[in-house]
Amino acid sequence: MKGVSQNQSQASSAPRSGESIRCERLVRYLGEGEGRVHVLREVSFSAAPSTVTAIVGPSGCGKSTLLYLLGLLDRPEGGEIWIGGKNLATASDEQRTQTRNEHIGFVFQFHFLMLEFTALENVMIPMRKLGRLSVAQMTDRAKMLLEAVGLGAKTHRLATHLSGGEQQRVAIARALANQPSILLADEPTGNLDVKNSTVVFDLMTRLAREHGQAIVLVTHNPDIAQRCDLVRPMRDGVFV
Ligand SMILES: Nc1ncnc2c1ncn2[C@@H]1O[C@H](COP(=O)(O)OP(=O)(O)OP(=O)(O)O)[C@@H](O)[C@H]1O
Repeated sequence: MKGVSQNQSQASSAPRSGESIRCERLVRYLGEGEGRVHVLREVSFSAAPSTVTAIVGPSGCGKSTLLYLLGLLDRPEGGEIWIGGKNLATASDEQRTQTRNEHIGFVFQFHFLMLEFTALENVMIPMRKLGRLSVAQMTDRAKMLLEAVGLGAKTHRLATHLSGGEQQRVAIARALANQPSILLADEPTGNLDVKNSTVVFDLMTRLAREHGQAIVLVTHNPDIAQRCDLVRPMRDGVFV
């Protein structure tokens, strides 16, 4: 019986054409015992190519938790996550890692660059992980991406010797390294001043739009949210 209802629900919620990612009825609890919190309450969501969606809402409503599930960095207790024709919510760790490396780019509030590596080496990391290109191809692509984010002159600069805005631009180039179909960003401009926020947001959306990526970003910044194509407000673990 259980198998039948699972098959039926998979057939009904498989991604429709024109969607890069779709999730259905995601449920997530966090914490243990008395501290256990029902963070996501049957959240459904989808994002289309070349579309920038902002997820907004009060602190603690579940935005980052949802982004982590969409990015296959965490597993839900219930629901489905469809990317590239597969339901990844219940897939094996290997399949989830493969899909993450192939389809998903991340930009976080903190850049998480390897500070002792150059800008070029940082951008090459995801390509090395995927293992599909030669060193020469990876180098060319990393140079092209750094050029695109305005850092063509600083490809060999150590990440630690770049400014905060420059480090975030390297992080964007790194996120786009494997041409992901989905770019997930958690407060990508949260550590930057107004000028650099605008530069980084414009850059991220322009590059992603040029390559048809779906961008899903979590932000508390109303100016950034207002400039997205869609704004999805969340409250208490659901979209409102
Ligand atoms: N490991 C954990 N154990 C228990 N509760 C947790 C854990 N991690 C997060 N939470 C709780 O889950 C809820 C959702 O957290 P989440 O980080 O998704 O919120 P958010 O909307 O992104 O908040 P913010 O805007 O402040 O970043 C919060 O109430 C948080 O306290």
